Amino acid sequence: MGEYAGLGEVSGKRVLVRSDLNVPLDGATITDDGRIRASVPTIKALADAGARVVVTAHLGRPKGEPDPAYSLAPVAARLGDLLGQDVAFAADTVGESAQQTVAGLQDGQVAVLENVRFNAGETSKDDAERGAFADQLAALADAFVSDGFGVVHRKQASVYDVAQRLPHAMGGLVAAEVDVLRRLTVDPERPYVVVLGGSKVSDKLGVIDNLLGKADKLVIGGGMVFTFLAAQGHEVGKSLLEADQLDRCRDYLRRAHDAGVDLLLPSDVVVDTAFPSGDREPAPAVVPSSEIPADALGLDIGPDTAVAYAHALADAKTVFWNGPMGVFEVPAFAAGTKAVAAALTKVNGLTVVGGGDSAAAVRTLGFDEAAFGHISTGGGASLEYLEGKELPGITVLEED
Ligand SMILES: Nc1ncnc2c1ncn2[C@@H]1O[C@H](COP(=O)(O)OP(=O)(O)O)[C@@H](O)[C@H]1O
Ligand SMILES: O=C(OP(=O)(O)O)[C@H](O)COP(=O)(O)O
Repeated sequence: MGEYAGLGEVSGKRVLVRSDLNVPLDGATITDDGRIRASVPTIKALADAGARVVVTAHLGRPKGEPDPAYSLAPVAARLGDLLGQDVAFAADTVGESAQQTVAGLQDGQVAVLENVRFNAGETSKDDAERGAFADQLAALADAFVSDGFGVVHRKQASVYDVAQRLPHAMGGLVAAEVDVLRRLTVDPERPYVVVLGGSKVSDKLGVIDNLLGKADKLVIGGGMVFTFLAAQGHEVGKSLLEADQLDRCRDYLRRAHDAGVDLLLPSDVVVDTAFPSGDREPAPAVVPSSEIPADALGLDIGPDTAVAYAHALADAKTVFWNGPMGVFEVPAFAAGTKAVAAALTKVNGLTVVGGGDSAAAVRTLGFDEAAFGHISTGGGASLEYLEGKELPGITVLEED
């Protein structure tokens, strides 16, 4: 039948594929299936080559035990639609259901295991605990393909430890992502602008350390804004705040100034008195970022800031953008993200958008994907790659 990248003949073999199927959901409805679509070619290539494909993936950040809100069942169903073939779904990750589902696979068939993060061993910091879980995962397969680019920066059992236990190969998606990102690390055309937003604040504050030495401008939006504003001594009300990162932000502001790197923060923000929920109509108000009321929280960059950020991007030759500028899922707080996305489409150079939610934002706000140079499936993973950090999920593939 067929071979797959470095694994040799896979026909008749059980091949465990780590995909990143972490898609945004509204209840059980998938609001953007970009990551599932991106995962299809590798899964299809293996199935077409006659492998018995066992897909493992996570959804969200459940607490190491089953939580129906984070079930991969709707994702498995969508994968089946996109593949145009039945996809079996195991109700657990390594237990009886998984074992029976895998045992029932014929050559060319595909199964999805329940959310790998329903198992405490997956994300454990303890090598032995992670290893014991990886042993159980590895027992379900004869070979491993690492194709979840969005998680290659995580030293987790299904990304890292399992590769040490099975013959392994890099999947086509990971290889393609690394190919594009390499172009941003090797002598990027300047000005090189990095735009950072989103809600994974502590992860992303960490990457600024290295980016200060690489980018010409850093443009800050999303939830990260408020730790910087607080570091400058401003009131941030009920906004997202990482109180233990204030010194770090002060240090970044000082270093950016000394190095002549433009570190742009919003001059105005859109606030509300509560985080948006289905229970009430949003009541957005624009305030100067130095005057956020104590009972309010920042949910988007303001209109003046949106203009300033578009201006900052106008002459860029290379742009990497990760993280929405605001809570774009709610129209009242989507304007900043829309403005930055629109500015990126006008850049005369290489533009890369990275991250599950950033990519979803571009698509759900109605932009044509072709207007961007590359839309990456990984935000944190791309950022760590651009920083020059070692990505455990990639380096482990280079080991025997
Ligand atoms: N000011 C803010 N406060 C809280 N959440 C925010 C804010 N701005 C953006 N977000 C949220 O950040 C989320 C995306 O963050 P993140 O996961 O870090 O991005 P990505 O998946 O692109 O890497 C979105 O769901 C968005 O609603
Ligand atoms: O959504 C993801 O990353 P991203 O938000 O950095 O793009 C990946 O699925 C990784 O998820 P994690 O950040 O919970 O490990």
